[in-house]
Amino acid sequence: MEYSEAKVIEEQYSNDEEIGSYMYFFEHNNKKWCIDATKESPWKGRLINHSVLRPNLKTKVVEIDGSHHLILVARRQIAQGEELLYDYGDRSAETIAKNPWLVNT
Ligand SMILES: C[S@@+](CC[C@H](N)C(=O)[O-])C[C@H]1O[C@@H](n2cnc3c(N)ncnc32)[C@H](O)[C@@H]1O
Repeated sequence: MEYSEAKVIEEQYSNDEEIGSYMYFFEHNNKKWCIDATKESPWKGRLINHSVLRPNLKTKVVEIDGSHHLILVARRQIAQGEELLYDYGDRSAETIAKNPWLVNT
């Protein structure tokens, strides 16, 4: 979804302590976008945790048939049974204050 729409929804989520951070913000072609994976779905990507210190995946935007998609790519060889982790990327002071694990895991 577009950034402006996502920021409104993010604000609504922030009023509910039961809702975690399942929104991923990214840029593509100089425009800001967001994937909101908050609602339960069959997509497994929404279950992957964050790490800035030891991520083994990274996000990448790919164009398929004229539309863009966010995919996760291995940064290195990943052993069977190893937890998949990527950097959620959010470094805003407000988000870090609520989710200190963004900078220390
Ligand atoms: C996209 S979900 C990841 C899947 C989630 N752990 C689950 O079981 O549904 C993001 C949420 O997982 C938790 N999370 C992800 N990475 C974390 C980390 N490194 N340390 C603590 N909590 C984390 C936070 O509650 C965050 O809001």
